[in-house]
Amino acid sequence: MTVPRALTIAGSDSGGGAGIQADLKTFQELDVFGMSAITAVTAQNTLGVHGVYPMTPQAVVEQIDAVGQDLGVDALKTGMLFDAAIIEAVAGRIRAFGWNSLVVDPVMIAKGGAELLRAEAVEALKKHLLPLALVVTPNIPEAEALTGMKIRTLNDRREAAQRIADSGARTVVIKGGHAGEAGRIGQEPDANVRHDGLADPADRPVFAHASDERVVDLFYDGRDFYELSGPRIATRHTHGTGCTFSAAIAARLAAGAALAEAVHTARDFIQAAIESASALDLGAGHGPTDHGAYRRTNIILPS
Ligand SMILES: Nc1ncnc2c1ncn2[C@@H]1O[C@H](COP(=O)(O)OP(=O)(O)O)[C@@H](O)[C@H]1O
Ligand SMILES: Cc1ncc(COP(=O)(O)O)c(N)n1
Repeated sequence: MTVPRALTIAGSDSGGGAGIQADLKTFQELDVFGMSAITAVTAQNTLGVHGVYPMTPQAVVEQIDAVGQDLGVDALKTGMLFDAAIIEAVAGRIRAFGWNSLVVDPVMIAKGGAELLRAEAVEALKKHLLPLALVVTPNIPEAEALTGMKIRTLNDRREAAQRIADSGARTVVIKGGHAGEAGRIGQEPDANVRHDGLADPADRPVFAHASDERVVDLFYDGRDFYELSGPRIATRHTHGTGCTFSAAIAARLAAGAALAEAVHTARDFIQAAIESASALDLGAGHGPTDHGAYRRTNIILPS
């Protein structure tokens, strides 16, 4: 069997914790051959984004074509796309290559507040890219921007996930990292929600309902809701968590995993990376996570 191949179409983070750099590290850690098409160069560190230098749509297209025509792509993800012209160009190439295993991380605003997607490009994202996505992975503010609704409770999140699926994405993960910011989502699970859906070893910390101490990602497969959760780590080192999570999904898809399993592994991967980030303790601001942590604690990867 040839090595699984994954492509990331995203922005460069000079600080190494998010963007293309996080994606390639994650691909490598999951034994997937990583390739990239850079949409923008950012001058960035743990303190913030100091400069954004977008590529032309043509430069992005040429990178995608170079990879697609020669090396081949088993799965891909998009991250920072910056503007509507890049989004349209990227969507056009994904359609032309017929790539189906697409993870769309609808990156909009960096944790420090910098704009990584122009506000007017949200409509282009919905129109051109979401219909091509196997899964879209917004955080709570991004899900609010995609739906125009305020998300306070877990039920709001379920409604938002359904609305995002209605805009064309086949499945949706609304990540819970930001849930604490606008008041905790602390509702009891609804009786209609399945908590047993994904094949998981019994000892994994998943499907618990939200509480102050847990972070919950809501997965909607177009029919049922699943809650994947882990202990909420009290840390300032969460730079690049969304990039890393979506890259791990793409990596596992490239290796042939089913989507539910890929999402599940991605949650374990990011949990391990955040738990071990304080040992890295890099930078004076929001530090990167430890991309090597999952491999160190899971020596045998599923085939
Ligand atoms: N403090 C935390 N402890 C544990 N997991 C977290 C924490 N913050 C974020 N995560 C996880 O990291 C991933 C990214 O979450 P989130 O912060 O919501 O997205 P983004 O990085 O796109 O803003 C999700 O899987 C989420 O569960
Ligand atoms: C180039 C680039 N892409 C994406 C993010 C978002 O990072 P996060 O995953 O922490 O939201 C970032 N800060 N920089």
